[in-house]
Amino acid sequence: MNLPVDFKEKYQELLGDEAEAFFASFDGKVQKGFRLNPLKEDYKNVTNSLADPVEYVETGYVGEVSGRTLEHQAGYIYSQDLSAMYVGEVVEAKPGEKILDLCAAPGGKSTQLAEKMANQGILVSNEINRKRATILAENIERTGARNVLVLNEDPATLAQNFEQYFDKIVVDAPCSGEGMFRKDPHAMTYWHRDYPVQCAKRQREILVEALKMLRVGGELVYSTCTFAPEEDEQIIAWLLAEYPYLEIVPLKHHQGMDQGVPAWANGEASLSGTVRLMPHHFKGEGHFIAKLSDTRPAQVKKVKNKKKKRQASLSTEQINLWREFADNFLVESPFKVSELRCYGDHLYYYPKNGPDISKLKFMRPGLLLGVFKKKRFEPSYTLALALKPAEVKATLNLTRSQWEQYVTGNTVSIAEKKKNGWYLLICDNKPFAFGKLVNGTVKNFFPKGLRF
Ligand SMILES: C[S@@+](CC[C@H](N)C(=O)[O-])C[C@H]1O[C@@H](n2cnc3c(N)ncnc32)[C@H](O)[C@@H]1O
Repeated sequence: MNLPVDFKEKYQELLGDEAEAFFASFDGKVQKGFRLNPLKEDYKNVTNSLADPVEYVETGYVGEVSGRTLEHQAGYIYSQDLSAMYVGEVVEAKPGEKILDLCAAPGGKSTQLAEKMANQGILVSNEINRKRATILAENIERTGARNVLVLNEDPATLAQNFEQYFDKIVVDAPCSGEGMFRKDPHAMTYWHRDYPVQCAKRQREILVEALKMLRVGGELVYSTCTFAPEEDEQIIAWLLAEYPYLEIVPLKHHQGMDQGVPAWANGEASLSGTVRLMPHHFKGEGHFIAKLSDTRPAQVKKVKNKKKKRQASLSTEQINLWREFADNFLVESPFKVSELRCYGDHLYYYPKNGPDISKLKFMRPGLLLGVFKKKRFEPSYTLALALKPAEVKATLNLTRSQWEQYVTGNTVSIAEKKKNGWYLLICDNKPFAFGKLVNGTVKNFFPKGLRF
């Protein structure tokens, strides 16, 4: 690979004897990986080979996945670089926590966090770029998670709304992307010697806002996909100096993982507790990961007795239409009426005790359950992906070839005699969409924009 001359000079100096092996790794093979999604029932029932598990991520495997398979479409697998999946793992997200993923698109870390939270607590998954936020929302939807809000805000606006709110924050920062050169050589075209310093300025601005949102005693995970010390060790050294109550939480260095290099910043010894993933040592693309904790004693937060604004409440007619659907269709509705919200004619399940996001730009204010149309309720594709077969009264099993017919936008004929109406479509025990059966034909309700 033709690496930029300035890049080679810089890393020759930093890496010395190791530089040649480092440069040679850019001509090596990109090792792909994927994660399984434990939010799904029987989640290991996939056609992908699980012969090569990743040691440091419980649900991670080495291997390439196709976006045009049932497993991918139904949200059982997420394709992710072997390095990137260690970021989501070190967050140690737990059910019930309040977590922010500040720079979230396309959603590699957010999907991993949501899967660990098991539908309990709140994950705010934010992306500043509108187009990328749309892709983020789609990826979140495939997971079937019920406790994720997808926002489209800049960090400063978020900080005004979420003062000291989150237990954990992930800043997977926009960076100079040196670790992506091998996978995407185009990333080299906008690299120049001063680029890391420019990126570092933006990273500090983002972190200043992020820290306003972290509760006392909370934890911050910072990561980049670059080798540049300016954006890695030097950013962490700057954080430790600016926020003396922050401390590095030393991360486990699994096989092939390097320690951060204190000498590449100010010599602060604890920087060796960060992780560098270098492609000449590790089977994955370049990454840097640091975890910091706020060491101030946790305060007992005074609960302000603010009257909660009733937001986006439902009309009686809407409640009745939803109830009618839920009674006929769901064995027992996991979505309480008090936790439902309506925006226009769209009905959402809003995670219990969720924050007020009424002043923010959102892509997905909870889980979209469906849409009210005249005098009826039409369930959404996203609801289908969030349900387990046992939660539903009306299911219809299709073969893989019928699945293919459906995701390409066609109707499907059924030989079985069944009542007309809505069905959760299932293939190989995986719910993948809703369909409406009318006299032996399943009408196609697969979202047009997602058709294969
Ligand atoms: C490395 S990517 C995030 C990857 C993502 N976490 C994942 O795992 O799929 C960084 C993201 O930061 C966003 N970004 C760019 N400028 C930003 C800013 N000033 N504040 C917040 N986010 C920004 C980019 O649009 C990009 O989606």
